Amino acid sequence: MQVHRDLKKLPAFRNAVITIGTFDGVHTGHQHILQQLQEAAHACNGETVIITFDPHPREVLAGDKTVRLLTTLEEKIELLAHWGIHHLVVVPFTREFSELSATAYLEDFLISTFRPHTIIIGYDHRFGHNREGGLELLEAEQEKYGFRLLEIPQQVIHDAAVSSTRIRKSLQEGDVRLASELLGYPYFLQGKVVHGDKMGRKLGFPTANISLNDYRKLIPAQGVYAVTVSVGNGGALLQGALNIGTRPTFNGSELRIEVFILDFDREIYDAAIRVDFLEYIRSDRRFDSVEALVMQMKNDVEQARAISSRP
Ligand SMILES: Cc1cc2nc3c(=O)[nH]c(=O)nc-3n(C[C@H](O)[C@H](O)[C@H](O)COP(=O)(O)O)c2cc1C
Ligand SMILES: Nc1ncnc2c1ncn2[C@@H]1O[C@H](COP(=O)(O)OP(=O)(O)O)[C@@H](O)[C@H]1O
Repeated sequence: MQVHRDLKKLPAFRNAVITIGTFDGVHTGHQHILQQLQEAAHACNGETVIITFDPHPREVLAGDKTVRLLTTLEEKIELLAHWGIHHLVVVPFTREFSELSATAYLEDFLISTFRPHTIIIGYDHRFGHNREGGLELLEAEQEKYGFRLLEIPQQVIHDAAVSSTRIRKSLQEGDVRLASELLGYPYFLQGKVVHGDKMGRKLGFPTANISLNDYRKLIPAQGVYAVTVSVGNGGALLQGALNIGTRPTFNGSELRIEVFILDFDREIYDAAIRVDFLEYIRSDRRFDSVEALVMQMKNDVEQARAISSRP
């Protein structure tokens, strides 16, 4: 997949089959669009082109520093590349860009830049200033510019639409199983191993503290989870018991993400680490004694082992 970040340096696309969106999470609904994109490109011997925006429009428009994302741009690139897409065009999203009227966006940006053979969009796609443009405008302009228009209906799982918002909500509630189902893969976090308070080893459970690579990434609900872990680039898949919480037993206040890696004994400070969420085990709580916490952690570890050993 070629990634283009400069609109002035785009190649001439052959029969561009395009779609537009933020694609946060590259979830099963998005994956359905990607499939349609490939089928349409195949039929006209064209190239698949995804147009996305960075930063996330809400971050720019609402000045919203609390926007939490399912995927960073780098993660999105990696996920999309797996789908065999030819071109990803990353449009720098600015306030000025957001103020283009729907017609200007369509004619002066989309059509003049990409000369699309086919435009594929989700049923609820909106564009242009104040989201004033949609399917109706594309339909009205179709003949004039000679592109084909394909509308993707709502993908339905469990009788509710797959959406990035629904996935965010499920993660915020700790339901990582539902999130996996909607995403089509387990939700993951990536970061670097940093120093903690050096208490873990004393408890018999050294825990790698994770500092996230991107503060915008959504952190699932506080609690204990079964995860798989990989350390370093392309490291083997390990089993882990992960805690997201403030360590109330030790009167902590700051949110920490830490993982005990099963059957593992290595110093990995500063290493890159990735955790994939398999299942929620329990909520995070205050224990009356360190012994009680350690007993519970032993139990958590065995549960994590059982969960990640399932075929
Ligand atoms: C699987 C697991 C479950 C945990 N559950 C709790 C908990 O319920 N309450 C709590 O106060 N701390 C919990 N912790 C955090 C421990 O208190 C923490 O690992 C310990 O304080 C070591 O921290 P350190 O790595 O900064 O030294 C848990 C940690 C792990 C790995
Ligand atoms: N099984 C393991 N799981 C997690 N980290 C481990 C493990 N074995 C060794 N380590 C190392 O020990 C460190 C965690 O020990 P800990 O005493 O909790 O210190 P800290 O408070 O700095 O996290 C990890 O960062 C890692 O380098």
